[in-house]
Amino acid sequence: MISSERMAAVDANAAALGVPRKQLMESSGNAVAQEVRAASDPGDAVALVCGRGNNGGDAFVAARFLADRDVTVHLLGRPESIGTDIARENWEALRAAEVPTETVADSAALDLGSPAVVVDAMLGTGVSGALREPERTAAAAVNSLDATVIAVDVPSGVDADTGRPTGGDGAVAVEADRVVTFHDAKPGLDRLDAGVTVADIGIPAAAERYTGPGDLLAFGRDPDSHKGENGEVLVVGGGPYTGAPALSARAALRAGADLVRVACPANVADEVQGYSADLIVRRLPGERLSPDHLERVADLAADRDVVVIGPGMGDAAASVEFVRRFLAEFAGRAVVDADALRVVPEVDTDAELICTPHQGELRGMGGETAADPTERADLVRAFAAEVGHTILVKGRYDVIASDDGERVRQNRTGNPGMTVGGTGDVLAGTVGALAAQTDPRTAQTDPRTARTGTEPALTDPFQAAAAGAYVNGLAGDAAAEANGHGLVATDLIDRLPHALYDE
Ligand SMILES: NC(=O)C1=CN([C@@H]2O[C@H](COP(=O)(O)OP(=O)(O)OC[C@H]3O[C@@H](n4cnc5c(N)ncnc54)[C@H](O)[C@@H]3O)[C@@H](O)[C@H]2O)[C@H](O)CC1
Ligand SMILES: [K+]
Repeated sequence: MISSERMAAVDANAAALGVPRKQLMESSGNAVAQEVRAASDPGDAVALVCGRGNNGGDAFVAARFLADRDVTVHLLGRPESIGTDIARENWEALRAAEVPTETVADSAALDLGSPAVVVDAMLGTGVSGALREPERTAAAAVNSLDATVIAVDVPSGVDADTGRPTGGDGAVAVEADRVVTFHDAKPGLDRLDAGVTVADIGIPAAAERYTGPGDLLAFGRDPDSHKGENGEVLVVGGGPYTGAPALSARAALRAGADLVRVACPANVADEVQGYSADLIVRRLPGERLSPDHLERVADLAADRDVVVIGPGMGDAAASVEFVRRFLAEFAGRAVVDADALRVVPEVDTDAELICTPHQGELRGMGGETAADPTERADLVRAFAAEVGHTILVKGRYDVIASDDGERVRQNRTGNPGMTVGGTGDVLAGTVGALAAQTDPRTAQTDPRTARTGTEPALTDPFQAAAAGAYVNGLAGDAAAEANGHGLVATDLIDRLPHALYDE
């Protein structure tokens, strides 16, 4: 089972692995052709009703495979309005091959004849909102035919995640007899009374197992976002160390947070502020974090999207006690790193934590690790389910597991030069910034559920951790390009924006 959003990410990861979408489209189209063949006889009339996106592109490919059927391809719209290169190239190949095609400008002119099979390739996962013309009239025309209706990927006008019409209950959508969907089942298709074929289209398992550019799609900068919608982060740390909280805070800014505050003991506050004028430093009396700071830090944390707790705090008993009691009361979202990690397994909290241990810290938390990445992935997902929080274990391959242990992903970016001190602080700040972003879909009215964007939801913590590991490693790789293994943690910070947005 895979969501549309995850499918788009996997698609992009496949392309980055060297399996381009046009190749996937060829496999998609071939799978559709096989389904048409199974539902018809040589010489039967087959009408392929095609939209202007890649869903239509799949059917252009299918038509090419169906040489022994009497096919007619109906394009809803002008050829120059075909929206993607790979669909257009497949349309042009049909034209060059003199496969019968019709271009339908006005839906009233759509004449499908009386085919044995109709292929519904108007809209797939690119649909948004209720069907507009000409797809709307075309869908009604398809439904009125006495023909086997085979939908490409998802029946047009149906939301693949919910199985409900994208225009709301009762809205027009194609009623398919069969659906050929790609790579993995879609949650909403089970609700339909259509038969479903899940076609393997050659997407490598690595596109799901490892992070890739697709994992950043959820963090694209929302063009009309306002200050604060891209997240406010509070870094709580420092004491024996001054660099760590500043590295985390500066990384959070570079990874897209709008405002970053640092709550740190007074004795290091000036030095932390000295690292960057972009930081807002809130000093806590004394030289170490301690339970005396609980009320002040709880106040500072209350209106922030994410707290990053631990960088440079050291392991003084009072500081560890502070973390234990802070987390016991905290009900928001926090990235937990460094010496704060050890309290997580024992503290009962309503907070949504993203823990970022290296393998030694994982063992210190009571988790297990293994040299083999796949074995490590299984151990980490079991531990994440046990503690009930997202876990990102740093290593040659970082392993990220969701808080229910259901999802696990590995990150391959990064290099041995990153064992230098401070890169973990940069990672914690990067994850904090991504975890503080609002999910662009919920920030406005969602056409599929018509839910108004009241309190926009924060992005998925597992996704934020996976994307954070990926981006931090990319920045580390860019730093290694420039400085070899002499790279230092500050080299990563200014490379984070490029890693996030210029992939
Ligand atoms: N890995 C894979 O799963 C692959 C999937 N493939 C196919 O690609 C489509 C998704 O293609 P995309 O171009 O993103 O979008 P669509 O073709 O589904 O639709 C976009 C098209 O439709 C118009 N549109 C959007 N909403 C509406 C509406 N409510 N009414 C009318 N028209 C609408 C929009 O303007 C665009 O023109 C996926 O489903 C698979 O079939 C690839 O083949 C490769 C691998
Ligand atoms: K479709």
